[in-house]
Formats: sequence, C-alpha cells, structure tokens
Amino acid sequence: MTFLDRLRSAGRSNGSMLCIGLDPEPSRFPGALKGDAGRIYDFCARIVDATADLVIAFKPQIAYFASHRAEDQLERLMEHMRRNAPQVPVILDAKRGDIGSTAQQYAREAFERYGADAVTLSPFMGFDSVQPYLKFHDKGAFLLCRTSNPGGDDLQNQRLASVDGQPLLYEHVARLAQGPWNLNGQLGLVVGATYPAEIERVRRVAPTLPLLIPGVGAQGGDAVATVKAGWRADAPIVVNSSRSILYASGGDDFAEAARREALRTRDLLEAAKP
Ligand SMILES: O=C(O)c1cc(=O)[nH]c(=O)n1[C@@H]1O[C@H](COP(=O)(O)O)[C@@H](O)[C@H]1O
Repeated sequence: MTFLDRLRSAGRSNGSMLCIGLDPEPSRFPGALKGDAGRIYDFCARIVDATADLVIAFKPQIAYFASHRAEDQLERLMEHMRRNAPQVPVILDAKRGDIGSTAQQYAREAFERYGADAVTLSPFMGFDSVQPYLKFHDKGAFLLCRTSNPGGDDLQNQRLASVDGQPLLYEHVARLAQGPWNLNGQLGLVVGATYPAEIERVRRVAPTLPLLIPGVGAQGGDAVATVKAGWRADAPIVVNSSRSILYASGGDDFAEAARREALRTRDLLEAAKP
C-alpha cells in the first residue's frame, strides 16, 4: 500500500481531513504532568488514544522531542501509534533538506528508526536532496511550498524571471512536485491555512497532489476557506492543528477536551466541502 493509499483510506474510514500535530511542550502540560519532560510519551499517547478515530493523520514535530532529549519517547510513541492506531498514517515533521549522502541518513532516521509513513522536507537544496527519500517507495514526502508563517513571503513569493511564465517561487516548487520530481507519486506539498488564496494558486499548478495544510487553530487560519480552496475528491488535504487541540484544557480532562476540539474541527472541515 502506498502512502497516498493509506492517507485516502484513513480519510475515508474516519470521515476526516484533520491531522493532529503532536508538538508536546512540557511547560504547557496539564495537572500532574506539568513541566515533566519525562512524561512526553504519556501526554502524547493519551491524545492519540482519545482522537485516533477522528483524524486522517498524526504529525509529531521532531524538535519538540529532540530539544528535551526525548527521542526515545518519540520512538515509543511511534510504536504506540502503529500498534493502537494502525489505520492512521504518521507524518514525521522534520523539515529536512541536505545533500544526497546526508539526506540518505535523514531518510533512514524518518522511515527506519521512527517508522514514519511520510516526512516534511525543505526543497531549497534541489532534487538530489529529495531523491533519497523517494527510494522508500511506500513512503511519502511533503515539500514546503507556501508556508503558514509571515516570513514565508521573503523567499517563497519571489518571482522567477528565469523560468517560463515567470512563476512565483512557491508555484515553481508546486510545478516541480506535480511533475518532474514526482517519480513514483510520493510527493505532496505544504501550504499554510493562513493563505487560502495561495492554496488556490497551488491547486491550479498541482491539482492531484496531497496537501499538508497547517495553520488552523492557534495561527488563526480560516478552516472553511482552506477547504474550499484546497479540497479535491481525488487528492487528500491534511489540515493540521496542534496547540489548540493539545492544550484545549489545562486540567486533568485534557484528553477529553482534545477529543471535543478535534471533533469540532473535523466537523467544521467536513461541512466546508464543496
Ligand atoms: O510543516 C509543517 O508542519 C508546518 C509548516 C508550516 O508552514 N507551518 C507550520 O506551522 N507547520 C507546523 O505545523 C504545526 C502548527 O502548530 P499549531 O500552530 O500549534 O497548530 C507546527 O508543528 C509547525 O511546525
């Protein structure tokens, strides 16, 4: 089964395009867990167990684990998700990007060490920095295209006078991912929910790619406009929300509160389908 098949299957069975981002920040943990980096696994596993029937994917962000020397807890969490939510694909958010020989190591880290189904990558260093990930044929890779942050403008919105049609840089990334770089149909794109008009422009260039769309919830992206701009019956969109779900409650009911917020967000997204 390819990554895209797994994504479609989870989207169908859970009736969802919501992805929950696992960005554990111990200082924001509730009750007895507060401040305890040794409980990152416990916190995330509770969230996963409370929401696995509501999501199209989970997206752990590697920095939230590595900065606390908690890679072992990320390994345990990946195993936990494989065991308890095997139908839900896991996107490791690592935003890697390096020369081929180093990229091979990053690919092994994501797909062999952590067993992720897909990874996020920066396309800045070009095709040979992406290719090592594509050798894992059943895995996926999302290339940063039009990111959700304001500084995304600095480079991604530059016009490329040297390329036919003079596209913006992010449109060129979308064109490469839809066409020549997508050797085995493993690529997707990251576009921010904070810029729905740009999602529409990306969709014009990349009509069939899966889109990972972070920025609803804490970053204030418009969930309804996002779905209207990006949703296609045959190309899944994966709309990520992290903080507003993880920290929906600061109390011991955090998992139940996360479930309520996930349900609300899932239903809001589903209702916006054209
Ligand atoms: O690749 C990403 O996931 C990503 C790309 C992007 O353009 N913007 C963005 O916020 N993200 C990630 O998505 C998550 C957003 O978290 P919240 O703002 O708390 O929902 C974080 O893990 C970010 O690192």
